[in-house]
Amino acid sequence: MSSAQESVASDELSSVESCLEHIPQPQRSKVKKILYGQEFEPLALPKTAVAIATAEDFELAGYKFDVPTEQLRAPRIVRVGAVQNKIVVPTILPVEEQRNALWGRIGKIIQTAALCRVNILCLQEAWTMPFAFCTREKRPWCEFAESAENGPTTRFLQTLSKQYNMVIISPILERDNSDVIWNTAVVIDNNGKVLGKHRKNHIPRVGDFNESTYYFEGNTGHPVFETEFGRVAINICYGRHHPLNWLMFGINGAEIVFNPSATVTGLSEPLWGIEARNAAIANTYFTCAINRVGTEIFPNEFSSGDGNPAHQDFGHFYGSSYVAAPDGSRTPGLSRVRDGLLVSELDLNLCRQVKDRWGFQMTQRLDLYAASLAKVVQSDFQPQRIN
Ligand SMILES: NC(=O)NCCC(=O)O
Repeated sequence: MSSAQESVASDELSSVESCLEHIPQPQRSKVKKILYGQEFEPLALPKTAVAIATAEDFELAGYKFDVPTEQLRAPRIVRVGAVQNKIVVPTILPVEEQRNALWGRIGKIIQTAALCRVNILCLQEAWTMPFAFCTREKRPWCEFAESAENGPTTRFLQTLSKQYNMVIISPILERDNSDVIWNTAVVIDNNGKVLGKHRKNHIPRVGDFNESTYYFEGNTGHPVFETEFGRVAINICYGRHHPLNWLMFGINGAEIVFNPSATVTGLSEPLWGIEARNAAIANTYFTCAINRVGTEIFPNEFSSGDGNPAHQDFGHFYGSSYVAAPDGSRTPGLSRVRDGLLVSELDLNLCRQVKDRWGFQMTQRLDLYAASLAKVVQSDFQPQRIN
């Protein structure tokens, strides 16, 4: 890390969860139960995995969601891995060097996930590169874009997914056969096969998130991927502010929706703990919110169009990745400043148990909203207001 990156990072609060440790017992346990919805016992993780995390300097945390057993259905236990990481080398180095350094780092983290018996793992948004869209420069950042089906990153992960019997979700910058660029999550199954891809539906136009300079809104709908370990979908970053985006993945049968993100302090942190958690509740599935971590510094200054001086960094990506369950409980978050692997053990049976209990799907009145929305998109639409 450069000294400039270090000085920015050292001012940051390392984690919200560590502050809770200052609360005396027995209040601390009660506060955690209220905040998280259940008191999580840490998941016992193998010493070999802990040793790699220590040697490689990343946080390794594991939690098990408490789910009642049923009489007629066997539990459907799945281990989900969420990875947050900093870029490894400065953004001024050649593209290939930056990407190779990230492959090396993520390879170690995936090896650790395998030791922790992770079945489905998701990486952060555009994980093979710095989040350079703030710069509005095309070179060299567009060079990070690659084929979703047979680009070098997909090939790299196909080997690992097969070796570790793990489904891997790989959010990358995609270049299609016509040289159109997309923000895409590639789903690689546990046999190393590309099961499919999803392109980011909602492209931000806020702050320094100048992504619309590089790619369009996605054209892949709301696919749900049937894997050996459960039905998964991906709602990429800014899509988490759009409840209908979450809804459609649920309607298509998702049991776990991943939200690989890149978002910064000062913009979205008050929303972070709410949105993916609320989506889990409203749609009766598990959600896994993953954010980048660290401060990325770019070679050239850029301005934010807000009258403030030009600068070379995007601000601090605050990590804090977590998993939320359909009953509203959630794991503690990972660090705000360190790389991390969060391992969560879930029983997918919880989705149906919560549907039976709360009945949100039964009561949701899709017919009512479909009829209203069909009117809303007409040019002669009049809002239903009564004076
Ligand atoms: N990557 C991305 O879409 N970020 C937008 C900002 C946010 O959604 O917090």
